[in-house]
Amino acid sequence: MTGTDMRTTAGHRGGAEHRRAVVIGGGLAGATAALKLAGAGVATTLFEARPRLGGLAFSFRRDSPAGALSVDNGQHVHLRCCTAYNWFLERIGARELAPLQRRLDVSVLDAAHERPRPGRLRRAALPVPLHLAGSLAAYRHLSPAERLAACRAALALRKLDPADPALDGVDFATWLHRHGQSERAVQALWDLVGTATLNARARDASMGLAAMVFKTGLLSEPGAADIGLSRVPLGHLHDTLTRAALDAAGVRTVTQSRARSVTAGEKGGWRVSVVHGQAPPLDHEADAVVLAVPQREAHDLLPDGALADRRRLLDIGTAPIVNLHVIYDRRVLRRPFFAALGSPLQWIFDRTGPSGIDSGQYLAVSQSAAHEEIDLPVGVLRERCLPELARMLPAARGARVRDFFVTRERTATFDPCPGVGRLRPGARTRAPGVCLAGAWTDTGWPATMEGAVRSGMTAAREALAAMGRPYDNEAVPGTEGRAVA
Ligand SMILES: Cc1cc2nc3c(=O)[nH]c(=O)nc-3n(C[C@H](O)[C@H](O)[C@H](O)COP(=O)(O)OP(=O)(O)OC[C@H]3O[C@@H](n4cnc5c(N)ncnc54)[C@H](O)[C@@H]3O)c2cc1C
Repeated sequence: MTGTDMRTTAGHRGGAEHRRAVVIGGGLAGATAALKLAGAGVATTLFEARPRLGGLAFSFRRDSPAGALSVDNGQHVHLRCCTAYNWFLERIGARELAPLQRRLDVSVLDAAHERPRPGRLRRAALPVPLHLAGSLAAYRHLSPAERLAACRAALALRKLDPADPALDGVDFATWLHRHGQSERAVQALWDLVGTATLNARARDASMGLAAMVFKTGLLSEPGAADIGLSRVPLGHLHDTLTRAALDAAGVRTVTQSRARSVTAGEKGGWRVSVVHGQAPPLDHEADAVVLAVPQREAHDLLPDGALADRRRLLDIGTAPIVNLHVIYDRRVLRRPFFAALGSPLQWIFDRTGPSGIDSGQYLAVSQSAAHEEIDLPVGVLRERCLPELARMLPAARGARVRDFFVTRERTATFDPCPGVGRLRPGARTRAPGVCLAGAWTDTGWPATMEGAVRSGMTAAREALAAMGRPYDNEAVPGTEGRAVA
């Protein structure tokens, strides 16, 4: 490999039977697959097209009028029930860098009133479903009748099987209305949580995915929805520490290297053609290949015949997320985050600590399902955002804005629309040893870090099975995955 700007790290340790695997894509799915394959003694090489690892969950530096900033491309929240992602954090030595709340506690500000009204969703130390009953009973953004109806709907939802194909064809809003939810309850409760976790409003989301989120997050165990946030820039977790863990595991990590084809090798196995910068492509032989790239790239890379109809991958759509970043010259928000109702703004996070600024306050406003905002000019988004923040946060009224900028992720997640479930392939393909990973594959989860890590585990398990190798079975509850041929 002669690429001038290529970065490569640690060499192979070699497996007992000299099995070789190539992982394509250095997001969370690919990094997980590589860690698992190397952990099972397979000589593993990971190719990533970009100069960094982390895929969709990354940070970058910005020279701002407020100083040099570390900026996360989007706010990445995880929950206690994200057992696979929590395993990943542990595996890269970062558990304490992305801590979980002791108990779910979310402030919800209703900005539809002249004086915005506070409310709160938090859990008590009681068994499910009583852990949320008290909070729901006191949730002032719903009428008493709406609160009662919400409890009934939650109990009905708890009985559903998210994997039931019939649920995939229904949209969440229809199900909610059928279960007595008013438009107000959809907005003030179900969409409040659902839009941020599914990246779609209830009317546009598959009921199967919604059932997965609410059943697992709110109705499985008392602490399931306790929220975790990184204290450091995402790049520190998903690039720096992940790369160090891969090095320590003996994975050969090669960035700025784009795979352009996977074809049958001469001596069996697979040949992966990789372009490193401007250098001519090089071929890499492997017994197993994990494609941990987005669905469109997977469609282009899969060997012929690997899926019954690989064009179906192109029917899996994408959905955008926009983040608005505001740096004030003073502190305007005392909580780590809050959610807004009756406002064009959705979730607002204090990211001062991870950003590295030493004065003022850095707020990031996370806008999910941002189809309407994705192409709006910065000036329009600024005009929309700053007066809203001033309305909701009295201290912002007298504060000076030192910087305002926007990050846009057009293909942030797969589109979780009704019917998407039948399009998502499992890890195993018809090409022996060629496996798929990525948050968009059939994990049962919406596009999340949890889904990405689970998919990487499942793909590694399938790749190892194809090589006749045992799986390094570190127990991660609920990560059996659904490998579909
Ligand atoms: C703004 C935003 C906010 C989000 N918020 C949350 C959140 O709060 N909580 C949560 O859990 N999830 C959140 N997500 C979703 C989460 O980030 C993703 O689901 C997850 O990171 C996807 O990981 P992945 O490994 O499946 O795919 P990706 O991250 O897309 O990784 C694929 C990798 O493959 C590489 N690649 C592509 N083609 C090639 C090729 N030919 N050769 C080599 N490499 C290639 C890409 O460069 C990329 O690094 C958010 C996403 C965004 C964008």
